Amino acid sequence: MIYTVTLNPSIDYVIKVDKLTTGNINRVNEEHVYPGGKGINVTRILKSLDNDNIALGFVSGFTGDYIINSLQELNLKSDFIKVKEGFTRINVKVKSEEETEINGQGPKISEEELNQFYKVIDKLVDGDILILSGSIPSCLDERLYESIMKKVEDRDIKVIVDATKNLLLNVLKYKPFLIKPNNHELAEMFNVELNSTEDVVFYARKLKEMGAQNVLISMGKDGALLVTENDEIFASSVAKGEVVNSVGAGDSMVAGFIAGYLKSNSYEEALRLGAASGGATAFSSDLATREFIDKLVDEIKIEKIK
Ligand SMILES: Nc1ncnc2c1ncn2[C@@H]1O[C@H](COP(=O)(O)OP(=O)(O)O)[C@@H](O)[C@H]1O
Ligand SMILES: O=P(O)(O)OC[C@H]1O[C@](O)(COP(=O)(O)O)[C@@H](O)[C@@H]1O
Repeated sequence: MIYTVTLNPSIDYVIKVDKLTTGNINRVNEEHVYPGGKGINVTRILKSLDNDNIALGFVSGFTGDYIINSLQELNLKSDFIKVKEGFTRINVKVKSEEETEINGQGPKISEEELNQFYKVIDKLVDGDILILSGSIPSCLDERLYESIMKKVEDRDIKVIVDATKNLLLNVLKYKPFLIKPNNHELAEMFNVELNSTEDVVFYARKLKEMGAQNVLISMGKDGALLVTENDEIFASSVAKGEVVNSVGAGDSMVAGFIAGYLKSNSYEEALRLGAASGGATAFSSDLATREFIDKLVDEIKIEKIK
């Protein structure tokens, strides 16, 4: 079974404002709400691509009920721990001349609730896939992803981590199957400027030397680069289209990559489906539909650099 983990899910409130100004009343011309958080986005795209999976994490309050109900309506399986104190956060995504995001805090997770979550992780068995996506809420230990990976270390479980900075760097010693920082996160991790494909490849390979098996660097409209466990390097083109809402493009790429890999056992095909899924989401208001991903997949060209 595939499990996704969203420690801090969100309701994504996506709004369009002609010209956003601070210190003023801004009126919205368009508004949408979606169940969000990186792992939940991965769950949704995996399911669209016919990969049964279970979403794990923590939810709380009336906003948490919305998440659970939305997932049920979409026929998605979940096993969230219900947190007593606080409420699942609301993340505001403002589309104006620029994209601005205001992400909420999330509920207060107690020791006991965390232990309940660990009991769920204990049920995973050899052959399972575990996708750890997104930030760790401030009420939890920032080494939580490490603790989860340590817990499953002696089981044959492929772990994928999509997180930033130290959260990602600290798990490399547990040899995650795949990590997917974007190019900005990669630059931030090494405190460098990335000015060329060679620079991106250099630092992606560093992450591999530090323990990751496969390193996927997404670069928005500039495509993606993959360094595989065999030290092959692939570059992917992007689909053409008009960006509507790029929230969730990275998560869609992770889901598409895993679905493609499980179907074909080929990193090239995994990257192709990942790039098509990311693009299809960037060109959609909500996350991509299966039909749209299928339409874009043949547009993606994969070049083997090495
Ligand atoms: N404007 C775009 N045009 C085409 N494809 C895109 C666009 N934005 C994102 N994608 C696809 O989605 C992938 C992930 O997007 P990216 O923005 O890098 O992720 P993240 O949300 O993690 O920052 C990209 O590598 C690309 O394949
Ligand atoms: O655009 P991305 O990086 O794929 O992820 C988008 C998702 O991440 C979030 O911005 C939350 O991110 P964090 O968990 O890192 O705070 C959600 O609101 C949104 O659904």
